[in-house]
Amino acid sequence: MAETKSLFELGLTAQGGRQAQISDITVDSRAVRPGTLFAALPGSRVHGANFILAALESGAAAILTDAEGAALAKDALATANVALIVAQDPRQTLAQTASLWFGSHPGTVVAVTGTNGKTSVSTFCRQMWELMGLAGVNLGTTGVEGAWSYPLKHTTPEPITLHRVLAEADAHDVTHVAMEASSHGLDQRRLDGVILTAAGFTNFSQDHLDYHETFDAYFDAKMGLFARVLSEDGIAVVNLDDPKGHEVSAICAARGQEVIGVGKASDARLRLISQRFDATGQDIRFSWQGRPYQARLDLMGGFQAENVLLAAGLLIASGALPGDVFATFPKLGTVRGRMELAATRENGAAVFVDYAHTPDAVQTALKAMRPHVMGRIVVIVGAGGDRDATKRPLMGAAAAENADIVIVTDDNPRSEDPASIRAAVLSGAIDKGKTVTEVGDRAEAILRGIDLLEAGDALLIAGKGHESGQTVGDTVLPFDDVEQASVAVAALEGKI
Ligand SMILES: CC(=O)N[C@H]1[C@@H](OP(=O)(O)OP(=O)(O)OC[C@H]2O[C@@H](n3ccc(=O)[nH]c3=O)[C@H](O)[C@@H]2O)O[C@H](CO)[C@@H](O)[C@@H]1O[C@H](C)C(=O)N[C@@H](C)C(=O)N[C@H](CCC(=O)O)C(=O)O
Ligand SMILES: Nc1ncnc2c1ncn2[C@@H]1O[C@H](COP(=O)(O)OP(=O)(O)OP(=O)(O)O)[C@@H](O)[C@H]1O
Ligand SMILES: N[C@H](CCC[C@H](N)C(=O)O)C(=O)O
Ligand SMILES: [Mg+2]
Repeated sequence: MAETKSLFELGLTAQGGRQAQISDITVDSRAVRPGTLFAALPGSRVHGANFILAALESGAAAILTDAEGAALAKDALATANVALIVAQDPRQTLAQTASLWFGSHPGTVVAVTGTNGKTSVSTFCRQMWELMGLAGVNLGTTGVEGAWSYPLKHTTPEPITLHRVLAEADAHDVTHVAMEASSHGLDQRRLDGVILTAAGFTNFSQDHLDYHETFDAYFDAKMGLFARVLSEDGIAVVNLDDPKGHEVSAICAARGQEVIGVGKASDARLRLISQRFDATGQDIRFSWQGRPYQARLDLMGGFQAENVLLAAGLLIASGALPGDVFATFPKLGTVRGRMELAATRENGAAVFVDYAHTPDAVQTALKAMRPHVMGRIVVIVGAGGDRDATKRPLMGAAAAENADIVIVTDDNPRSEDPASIRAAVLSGAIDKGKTVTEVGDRAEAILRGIDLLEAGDALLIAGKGHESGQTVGDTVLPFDDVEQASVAVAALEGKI
């Protein structure tokens, strides 16, 4: 990366044609140094323009904002010797600027959106590339993983981090990237500067209504991936089995994008014909453009087959040979924290950890376990604080409707009172004819859940998947569901 870039090189035009050499870009006034371009963005709490004066005092060389921001900071800007760029959609402009600032990104980038399954699909894409001898990474909730790894705080990082990470991946010779497009990320234009080869849609159900407020706004945010980010010559890979699948495919077709339909639907080009489940995974029969194939998947849960096929569709859309892609299926491994076998009791009863944190995911995960389990299903469920509160009773209901025994516990309470979150989950779980208990302490809930297991039973610990901490207030306490499960099994079997 060059030390400085001109506004012209960054694709920006300042008012009055004023020029500036930029040495860095940031959205946070506190990170401004002499020569920095400060993007003063409209925020959910405050307009970034309130910090323009502070940015100028720290030596900002240019300000990117919207008309509202320019009006808000009129006085500070009037006397400043600074380049002012006023954009209609400053978040989108920032995304494109970040892309030009960092320069290169790996040649093949695919993105996947949907309420559930983004991490799973992008991880399967990366596993398939690696098995085909290509340097691939997945980028999302679990950080950057694969040929090069890097931790991330967000599922879809803000554009400056995103493009820095993509440029570093490129510098580490990564050629293929599968990234998650969260609805927050799409709404805030975080990935608008990424050139995508293909984009995928998994499914649509309730989550994040605290942020988007309505289902329509949430759906529209997700559709930004196809309607705005993926270009007309990109390929859309769409799960047609979701009730929204055909609507998504119509949106893509209207933009002239080629659509690869995936699923059990009769019009799917990559079609799941049948599945046979056993204790360690499943065999699937599927077809590509009418030609049938059969493969072994050492993965639990019918929905994982849908995720695998969606990932395969994204690879085919990016130019891989279908036969090469399908040959990787038997070698695919569990995605961390997604239907992951965490421990097994001496009587054979299995304990799974799964990241189900929406009503639909709780239902899907429990329903998916049934054909693998001959005995009872016990579930441990809770909900996170400072997140969509309306999903809590629905998660409780989904647990009670699809398991035999329900234990309601804490997830990440964050700033909220854990007891009132549990009460909301419990309110949906009771009166469904199932045994429902409340155990606030998550480690104790896991111990008690495992203690209940008899031969043929299984336990699902839902909600935290790969997470390695529990956020209580501002503190993150070390906590790992997989680890707790094996500790509890060892304690109960008298091994520790
Ligand atoms: C709700 C949300 O998404 N907020 C994002 C948003 O911040 P905001 O609009 O709330 O910021 P604000 O506090 O109102 O401030 C406005 C602006 O003033 C700036 N500021 C503020 C203070 C100051 O002193 N100086 C200054 O310059 C801020 O940097 C910001 O640009 O814009 C910021 C900059 O782009 C983001 O970092 C921030 O993400 C926050 C940290 C966040 O936690 N987001 C989560 C909810 C999120 O995005 N999650 C998704 C979904 C995960 C999933 O699917 O489950 C993800 O992709 O991870
Ligand atoms: N195709 C699917 N359909 C329905 N539920 C699914 C599907 N794939 C995964 N799930 C459920 O959703 C949970 C989360 O999966 P995953 O982490 O892949 O989703 P995500 O979209 O990345 O979630 P996040 O919004 O947190 O990034 C899984 O643990 C599983 O319970
Ligand atoms: N990325 C998701 C993860 C939720 C996981 C769950 N454990 C919780 O804390 O709610 C979110 O922030 O909504
Ligand atoms: Mg994810």
